[in-house]
Amino acid sequence: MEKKIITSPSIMCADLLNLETSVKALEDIGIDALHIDVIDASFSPSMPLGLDTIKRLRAKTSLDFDVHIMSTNNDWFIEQILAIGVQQISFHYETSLHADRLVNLIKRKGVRAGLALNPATSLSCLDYLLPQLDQVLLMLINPGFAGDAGEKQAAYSEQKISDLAALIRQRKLSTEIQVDGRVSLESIPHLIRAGATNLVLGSTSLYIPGRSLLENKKLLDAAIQNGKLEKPESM
Ligand SMILES: O=C(CO)[C@H](O)[C@H](O)COP(=O)(O)O
Repeated sequence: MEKKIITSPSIMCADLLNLETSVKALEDIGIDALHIDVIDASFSPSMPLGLDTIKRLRAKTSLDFDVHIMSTNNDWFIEQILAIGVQQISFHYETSLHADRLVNLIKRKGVRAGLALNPATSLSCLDYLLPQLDQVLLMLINPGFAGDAGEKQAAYSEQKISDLAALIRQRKLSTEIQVDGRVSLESIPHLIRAGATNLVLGSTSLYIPGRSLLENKKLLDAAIQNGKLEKPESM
């Protein structure tokens, strides 16, 4: 059976001054989950959203919360996010002393667990942990900032996605491959063909200025369909 491609808008790209309205608009166009970046100052200075904001947002929508923790203090942030009540938490391998323990902690609470990898981090860190993971989040840019035209996806992104997809197939797993960073309408067909199953949508897919959210969503659906064809149609 064809695997569903999950769409996860990155909430840091939405109108942060009108968050409740922005989330309602996402509910209206039909997306699968809210991708919420929790960034502390030592991982990256960008810090778009605080824990209190996420807690208040939780009370306003029943959409799934897919939280991406970018922190040097995973233990503390995971405890805080679990207390808010979310459906999926990914944290970074690069800042984890005890990744195995943290994955178990998340899963014991009935929450899906993901491991996030920076572009240059090798897939070999997944050798033993992969069967326990619900998803691997592949950062296609160095994390921290959305929409910065100065940084493009790493040149080896598609290769890394297809290497991971092969690993998942060989081991007969159903791990999701989430991709994040400049996931654009142009790149989506290629990313899906390489094996991505979950797209984090930001400034180059869902939040393109000059077009309504609904118009962008229609173009996005077309790009996803194109990705399911054997060869992408030129867009
Ligand atoms: O994790 C992120 C930044 O670290 C953002 O989710 C990501 O960058 C999405 O925005 P864009 O598509 O504009 O790159």
